[in-house]
Amino acid sequence: MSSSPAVSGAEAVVEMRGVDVVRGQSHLLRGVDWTITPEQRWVVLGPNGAGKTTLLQLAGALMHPTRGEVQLLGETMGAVDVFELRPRIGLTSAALAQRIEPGERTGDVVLSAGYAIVGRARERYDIHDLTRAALLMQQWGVQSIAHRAFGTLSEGERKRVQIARALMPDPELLLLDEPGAGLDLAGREDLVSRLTDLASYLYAPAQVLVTHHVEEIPPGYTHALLLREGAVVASGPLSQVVTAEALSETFGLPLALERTDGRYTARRRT
Ligand SMILES: Nc1ncnc2c1ncn2[C@@H]1O[C@H](COP(=O)(O)OP(=O)(O)OP(=O)(O)O)[C@@H](O)[C@H]1O
Repeated sequence: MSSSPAVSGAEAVVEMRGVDVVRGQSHLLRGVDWTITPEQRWVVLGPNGAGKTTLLQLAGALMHPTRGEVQLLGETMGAVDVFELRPRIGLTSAALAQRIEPGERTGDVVLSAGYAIVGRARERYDIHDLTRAALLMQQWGVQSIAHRAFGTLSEGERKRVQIARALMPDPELLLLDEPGAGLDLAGREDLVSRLTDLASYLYAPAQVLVTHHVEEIPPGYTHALLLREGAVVASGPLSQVVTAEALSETFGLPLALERTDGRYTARRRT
């Protein structure tokens, strides 16, 4: 993997302007403006119920805004066939993982992503598909379990398989909704180091990582968006946005923040 991020100045992959998402009396998102360019790697932080998954569903072309404009990969939501757009966006989430049959062969979970299906049906895969799937499984450390049923994997293995699957169609945008959830310390550190590698890869897609924990921010991530009650508290370059003050406001309690070797830790300020 090359160590320099892609060239900047390209067209935005995500452009949101004045976005509201309203369900009944609830404002899930309010007045969100967000621009992501191809070389950027974003972390989205916020407490439970802040609207992070809703924001990712908008960015994944899985939802339309109630008000405002969402442009994805140069196309305006509402004026584009979302079924053409979705294969250009890689997404991992707990909801998607639940749709994978426990008996599905792990190698097929990755391979079948090129056809936007879960599980291998009667598709014919060419040598490029097979080579790419093998390479991704190697990169994500799951090649030795390719023959195993997905339902027999550990949580960490499942998370890595899902990311390999999301990368299979060579997406222009990768959205990771809480990939660190449920991992033990070693699993989390392994994930952070693999995401750090991916962040620095020249040809990697733009990336968005949703998390509750600053400890999961991979070094090499460039930007952050902090959400609270559906509204953006702060957004911009990581080092300017991830501060004790902004995090305290986002999570609603006084926090002390430390940064060592590009990694963050946070704790309650006493
Ligand atoms: N269809 C809906 N109707 C009403 N409220 C909804 C609906 N979908 C989600 N919500 C609410 O919107 C808020 C934001 O939900 P969302 O899942 O986006 O938050 P989140 O930041 O991802 O939360 P978590 O960190 O707990 O996963 C929550 O309070 C949720 O209960």
